[in-house]
Amino acid sequence: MNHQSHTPILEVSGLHVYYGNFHAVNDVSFTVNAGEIFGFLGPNGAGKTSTLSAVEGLLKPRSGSISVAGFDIHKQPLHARANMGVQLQATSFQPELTISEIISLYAGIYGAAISYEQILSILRDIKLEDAAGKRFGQLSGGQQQRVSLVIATIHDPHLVLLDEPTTGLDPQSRRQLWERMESIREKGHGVLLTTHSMEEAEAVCDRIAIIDHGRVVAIDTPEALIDHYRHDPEVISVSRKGKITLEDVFIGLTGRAIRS
Ligand SMILES: Nc1ncnc2c1ncn2[C@@H]1O[C@H](COP(=O)(O)OP(=O)(O)OP(=O)(O)O)[C@@H](O)[C@H]1O
Repeated sequence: MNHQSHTPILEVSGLHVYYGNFHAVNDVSFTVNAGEIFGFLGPNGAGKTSTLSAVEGLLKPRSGSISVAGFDIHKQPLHARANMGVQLQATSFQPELTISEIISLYAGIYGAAISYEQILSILRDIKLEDAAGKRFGQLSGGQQQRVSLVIATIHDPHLVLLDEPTTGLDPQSRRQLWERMESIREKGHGVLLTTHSMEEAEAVCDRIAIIDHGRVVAIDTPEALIDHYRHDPEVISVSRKGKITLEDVFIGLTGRAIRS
């Protein structure tokens, strides 16, 4: 089912990020629409996390504009952030707090006060009902990912940002996470995720952007990208089984060289 409404939830335009003299993000523009899962793909060091950090307001771009649900991130930062959910890395959570304390803390930060019963019901939803009293560090990697996604979406944001959310997950946990992303999409909200998995991009992303050396080199649906580049000699030369895949297109566009 197509839930896209072409209402932009995130608009990034002409974004430039520098670290000193190093130009990490070079004129990046893209839009994530309501009801869309948008994949951000690129080799190591391409500029994906830097772009996400600028959207999150964690780093100041040299130039360019970013708006979330129509709110400019610099002119109306509180409104923009209230409409955004960010999946934090495991290291961001206070190790001495229990899972229920962490959920309650972040619900409070996002202005979405919830009762202990609601916390238990949330944990039941993600099959972690026994974890309420455990500390974050006592959970497995996959369980931590589930908790951090719950926290990112606790205030029901219009835009959810996920930086490599499925790295290291087993197939069951990865499927569950895909389903949670799809249920965010069904609500008409937008998801921006970075991933190195072409399989994941093909399975869940409505559109993807391929970024390399700080620049967007292609934006389209995975199917349209494969179709568009299937006769490209570079892409054909890297294909492995006679059938062109998204990974062939990705390597054809970004090159075979491993990044430093
Ligand atoms: N704080 C920093 N100071 C200096 N350079 C940085 C900093 N953060 C990132 N960079 C550089 O900017 C470039 C883009 O990094 P970024 O983390 O955005 O890439 P990425 O696409 O997310 O990579 P990966 O797939 O490896 O996570 C890289 O060359 C990186 O070394």
